[in-house]
Amino acid sequence: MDKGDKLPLEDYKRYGRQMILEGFGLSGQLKLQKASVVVVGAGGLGCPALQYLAAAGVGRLGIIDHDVVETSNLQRQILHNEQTVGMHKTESAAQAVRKINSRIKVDVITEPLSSLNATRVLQDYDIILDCTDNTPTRYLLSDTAVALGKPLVSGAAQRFHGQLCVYNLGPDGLCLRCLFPRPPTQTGTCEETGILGAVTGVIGNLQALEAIKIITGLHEKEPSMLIFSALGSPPFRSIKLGSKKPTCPACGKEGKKIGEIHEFDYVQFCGGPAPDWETQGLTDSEPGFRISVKELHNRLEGGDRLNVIDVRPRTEFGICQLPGSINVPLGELTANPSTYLPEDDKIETFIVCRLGNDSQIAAETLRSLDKDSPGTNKRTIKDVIGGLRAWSKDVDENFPVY
Ligand SMILES: Nc1ncnc2c1ncn2[C@@H]1O[C@H](COP(=O)(O)OP(=O)(O)OP(=O)(O)O)[C@@H](O)[C@H]1O
Ligand SMILES: [Zn+2]
Repeated sequence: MDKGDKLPLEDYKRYGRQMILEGFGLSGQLKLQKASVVVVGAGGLGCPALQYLAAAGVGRLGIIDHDVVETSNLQRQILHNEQTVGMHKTESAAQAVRKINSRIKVDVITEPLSSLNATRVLQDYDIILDCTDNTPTRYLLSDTAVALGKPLVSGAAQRFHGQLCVYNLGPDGLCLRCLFPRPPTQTGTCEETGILGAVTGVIGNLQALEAIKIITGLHEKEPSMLIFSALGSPPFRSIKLGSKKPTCPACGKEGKKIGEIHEFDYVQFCGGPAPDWETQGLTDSEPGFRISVKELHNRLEGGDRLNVIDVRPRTEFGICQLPGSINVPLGELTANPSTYLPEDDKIETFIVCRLGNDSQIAAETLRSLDKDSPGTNKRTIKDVIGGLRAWSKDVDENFPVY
């Protein structure tokens, strides 16, 4: 800090509460003002992170997201509101951030971050926040942070749990590939597994806090992973991670160069995208193993005796259910499948879940019982394509979507 460095007069009042903290001072506030942070993902983590970064007076914020605000986002993505449903998340978040602090610079980048644009888009910022929800983007961000030599504050949240890690901080800081050279198996999205909004709030706030510590020089620089479980006792645990691995394919001696990032197929590396039945146009019954919601509806209307099993968790079944369906959560069904087939093997069984994924596992498990017992009549066991989400779209628009 130069001796003559000063803040505008009103900022002493505005930021005074943090400036009087030991180790922060005027120099801390000036560092924040000169700093730039880019937040990738303006969702559950990005919203609280942006909120605190803006309020603390970080001079320049970049907001990257390609998605639009949906009603189902409002439960946790707290910069968005009922009026901004349908608007790009970047615009909606920027609007809210400018209301909090009109004097900081806000860049709106409404495009998906990919290996083609990552270095160009991220190179202008001092610190990168990973507030996304998918593994390919996580590896892309880690590799790019290494190539650009920038710290990456990575957050993740699902159900009641969250995780926080600072990668590539200082010359010894490790990267995501040091910890996980291969991507972990997919654990499902928040849409599939559920998320408590306040849990993303905890992790997003901590991401902002880590960034502020790095900028102001308050960070201890010892790599660790923080694990949060809202139902745990105690709820926070911290694991020391050590320093970076010399053999790491990204940050080690033979590390990735920017040119290689452009060439790398992150989606393929992480096992490719989850199948999306809608985009594949698979909305009608496949002979044999599957049934469309419309056909199931016709069968139910026709008064046939059917065995409709809903494999969602009990809590979800309590929210809404198809008439006449019984609830057998997936874990219970796969643990003891024979219990759930009707004695009369002419009664057809249809399995439904929320989005049409778990029902396929359940149907396959039940069908394998028949395979294992040759000589019995083959039962009809089908999964319902697209699950209850498709039911509310194609059969009953008054059926709840959650
Ligand atoms: N490669 C990417 N480029 C830009 N934004 C991304 C990228 N990957 C993920 N995101 C954004 O990160 C955010 C993650 O937030 P979150 O998981 O809370 O939201 P969501 O995807 O809206 O949730 P839901 O699971 O309910 O659909 C999303 O807004 C998503 O669009
Ligand atoms: Zn590494």
